[in-house]
Amino acid sequence: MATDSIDLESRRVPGSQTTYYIPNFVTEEEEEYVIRKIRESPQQLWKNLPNRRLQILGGGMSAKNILVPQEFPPYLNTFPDLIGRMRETGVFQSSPHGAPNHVILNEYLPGQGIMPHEDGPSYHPAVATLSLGSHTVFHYYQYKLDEEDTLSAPTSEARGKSIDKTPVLSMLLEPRSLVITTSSLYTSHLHGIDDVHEDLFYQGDVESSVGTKLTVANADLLADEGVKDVVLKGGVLKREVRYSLTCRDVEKVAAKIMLGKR
Ligand SMILES: O=C(O)CCC(=O)C(=O)O
Ligand SMILES: [Fe+2]
Repeated sequence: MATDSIDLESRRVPGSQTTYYIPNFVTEEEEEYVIRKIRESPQQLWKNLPNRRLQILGGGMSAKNILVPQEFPPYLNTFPDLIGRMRETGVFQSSPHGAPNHVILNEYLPGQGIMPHEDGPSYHPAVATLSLGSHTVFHYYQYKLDEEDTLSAPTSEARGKSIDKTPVLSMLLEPRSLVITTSSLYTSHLHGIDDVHEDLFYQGDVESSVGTKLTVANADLLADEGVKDVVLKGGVLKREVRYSLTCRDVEKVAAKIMLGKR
């Protein structure tokens, strides 16, 4: 897809100031290729967590939030050059290096998700998430001042605060789509994915795991007519194995150590 021709404003998610949804950011062939490369990657790159597994690409973070850089796998910056394509969207223009330099690759099996959490201050000013292999439903949550109707907050920065269990914004992320967030929705809210095997839709709403119905904020921006039909008329979408690539530009980067003789 020629991303330099993207009119971002037309992709803005209703109800958000600066969240953009770009369906078909990669083609089906590119999706299949990247998934194959991910599956062929060395087993030791995976970190197993109770409800998903992940790879950290582009280097590790030091305790002081400094990126200790490492080479990206070629699918990120050579072919199909996902990072270059994200640069072309223009949303990283004001970020420190003009393009993401750090990526978290998550793998979710059907029935797996991620509890509401914050990613921390390094995720500024833009975060781009590419979904591959499956749709998912992504929720943004806010903290609550009173103690009613809350979820427990699992992360250390959130401990002691309670979370409003009704999301402030919910989006259906189609496979191959890119979602870009440049606002406080990412930095001062929490985000999460319910650990379900399928998602239930009712005339533009999605049922959350606590039984409430939530508007699918990006329903009009969906590209797959079949999916859009299910969301708008009602029905079920079964989750498949999903890979997500959460990409960001870390401001502070340690100097590369030069090995070998001069
Ligand atoms: O899979 C996703 O889209 C979200 C991943 C996420 O929130 C994270 O890795 O911190
Ligand atoms: Fe996150």
